[in-house]
Amino acid sequence: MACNCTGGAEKQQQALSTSSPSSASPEDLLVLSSDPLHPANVICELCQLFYDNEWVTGTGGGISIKDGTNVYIAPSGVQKERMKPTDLFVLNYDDSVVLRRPLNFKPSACTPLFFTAYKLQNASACIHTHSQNAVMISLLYSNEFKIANIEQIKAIPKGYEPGYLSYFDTLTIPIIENTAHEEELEVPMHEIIKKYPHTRALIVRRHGIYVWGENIWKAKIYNEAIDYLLGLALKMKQFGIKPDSPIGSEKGQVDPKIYD
Ligand SMILES: CSCCC(=O)C(=O)COP(=O)(O)O
Ligand SMILES: [Zn+2]
Repeated sequence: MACNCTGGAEKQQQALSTSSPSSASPEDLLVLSSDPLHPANVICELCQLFYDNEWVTGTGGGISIKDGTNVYIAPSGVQKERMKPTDLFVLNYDDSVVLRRPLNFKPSACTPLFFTAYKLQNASACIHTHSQNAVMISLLYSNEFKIANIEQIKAIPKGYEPGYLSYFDTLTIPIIENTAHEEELEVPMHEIIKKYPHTRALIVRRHGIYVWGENIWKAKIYNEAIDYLLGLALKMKQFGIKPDSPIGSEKGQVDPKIYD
């Protein structure tokens, strides 16, 4: 599934879907609902929010939700913040058959990666952003990012057992190399999840981050907390503080001229 880059955005400009509940086909009813918590509505709402955070600008990034056996996926190459529920694809989780497709679009190039999060991690939502914090971190770390002893770490699950990391724990996020086409990240993602089975996120060098969760709201929280920690780590490094260093060691790491 090749990325359509901005080609989809032009089609989106001309032809955002016009279906209304009164004229809706059975396929369209998969994405049409007055319930604000319907996956199609949630994806559109969160894409606007993420656009405002500069996480999904310029058609980059996206969100997928798995609801039972229905997997909701955005079209490729569209302005994610302008999507309407009727622009979304619905795929069957078991065999990837397309149950509902919008006219003139291809599914997001991230589709195989979203499915990897669902199949290997038992996730029900996956968020992909082009966060500049993630990209910057990928330029400063080789194989994994680590941060410790920061309150916000407590928003991230341990993964190896129920419960969340503690203030005294270290959060580790693996980093993989980018590829020419998004869908080629599927195999590296597979391999890194085998190596880091407890991770809820994966940084793609010079590209962005994938974050997944048991449901969309947990995935949203993990994504926000991780982006906060990535941004904080960048600031810490600017002051010479190693983000995973022991509590109190900053005193010996910061330039004495600016400490106290
Ligand atoms: C300028 S975005 C390049 C493709 C990409 O990295 C991405 O996340 C969006 O892919 P999609 O197919 O969903 O548009
Ligand atoms: Zn991307």
